[in-house]
Order: sequence, then C-alpha cells, then structure tokens
Amino acid sequence: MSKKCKCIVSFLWDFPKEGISYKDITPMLQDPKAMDHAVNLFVERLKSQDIDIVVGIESRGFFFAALLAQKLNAGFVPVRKKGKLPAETLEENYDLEYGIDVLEIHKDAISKGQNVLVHDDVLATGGTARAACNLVERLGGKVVQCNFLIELSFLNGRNKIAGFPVESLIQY
Ligand SMILES: O=P(O)(O)OC[C@H]1O[C@H](OP(=O)(O)OP(=O)(O)O)[C@H](O)[C@@H]1O
Ligand SMILES: Nc1ncnc2[nH]cnc12
Repeated sequence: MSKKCKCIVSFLWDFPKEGISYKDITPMLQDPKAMDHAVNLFVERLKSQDIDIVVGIESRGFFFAALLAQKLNAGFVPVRKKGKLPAETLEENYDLEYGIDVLEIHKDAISKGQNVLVHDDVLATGGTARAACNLVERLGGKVVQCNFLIELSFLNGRNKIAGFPVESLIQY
C-alpha cells in the first residue's frame, strides 16, 4: 500500500515583504493527528519539568500554547502586540525578521518563582522570543524552556535567547 505524505508547512515567497520566505503553519492546523503528535513531542522534550504557566506569543503562538497548557495542567498567558491587552501591562520593544514591534503582558499574569514555558510557532531572528522572555523575567517568572514548531537555523535565533533551553520540532 502506498503511503500518502501531506505537507504540514507551506512556503510562501515575498510575504510579508520582498525577500522573505514565509513558513505558514496553517495547513498543520487542519490535521488533528499532526497537531496531537506535535503536542506529545513538546511534552516529551520537557522531560517532566513542572510548568505553572505556558506563555503563547500573538498570534500564531496561541494555537499550540493553549493546547500545551491544557495538556500540562498549566495556565495559559497571552503575550500580545501593543494595545490589545485591557489591563495594566509591561512592554518590550523588539526587532523581528521583517520589522519592529512592541509586545505586552498583563502585570498580574505571572507570579514570582513560577515556572514558565514560552511557546511560539517560529524562531527566526529570536527578537520576538527574547522580548517575551524578558517580560516573563521582569514579572519574576523563570523561563524553563522556549519551544517552537519551526526554527529557521540560518537566522541564528538561538543566540538571542542564549541561556534559555530551546526546543524546536522542525529545522530549516
Ligand atoms: O524570531 P523573530 O525574527 O522575532 O520572528 C518570529 C516571530 O515572527 C512571527 O510573528 P509575527 O510578528 O509575524 O506575528 P503573527 O504571529 O501575528 O503573524 C512568528 O509567529 C514569531 O512570533
Ligand atoms: N520566515 C518566516 N516565516 C514565518 N514566520 C516568521 N517570523 C519571522 N520570520 C518568519
């Protein structure tokens, strides 16, 4: 019997800017088995560490961060682009592969000493993940691991989050 292989990541050229090869994870979101497999791999790679909070980074980080939080019996905390969170926030400016932006977190979202897993779909230059880790640490949380579905290794994002354990499921 022949095995069919479905592509779970699409590549789009010149999006959102000329010269960028954009990795789109939306095909994976239509494949419940692939999603389940990814969640289980992430959990395995945490090696039974206790996680209190899973931080998901807007917007594509939200999908798996919420699934992971439920699986780990942890809370989910959104880190959002500036102006989207309603209560008091801390903010961090950052650079990413195709621009600059500002991320925010609610000031009361994390308590001192809580173990935090930071999740996003893509690690590119690492600017976004670094900003999210800074926000967690400013609230007194401990970043136990940063995990990503996709790592664009040629952009050396790991250097920007050196000091934090990093896991990624797919590398390009
Ligand atoms: O490692 P970096 O160079 O910082 O880039 C990675 C970030 O870029 C993308 O988000 P984007 O800002 O495009 O937002 P979106 O998820 O809302 O599309 C991606 O989802 C990561 O958050
Ligand atoms: N090439 C890329 N594809 C998808 N998300 C990204 N975030 C930063 N660079 C990206």
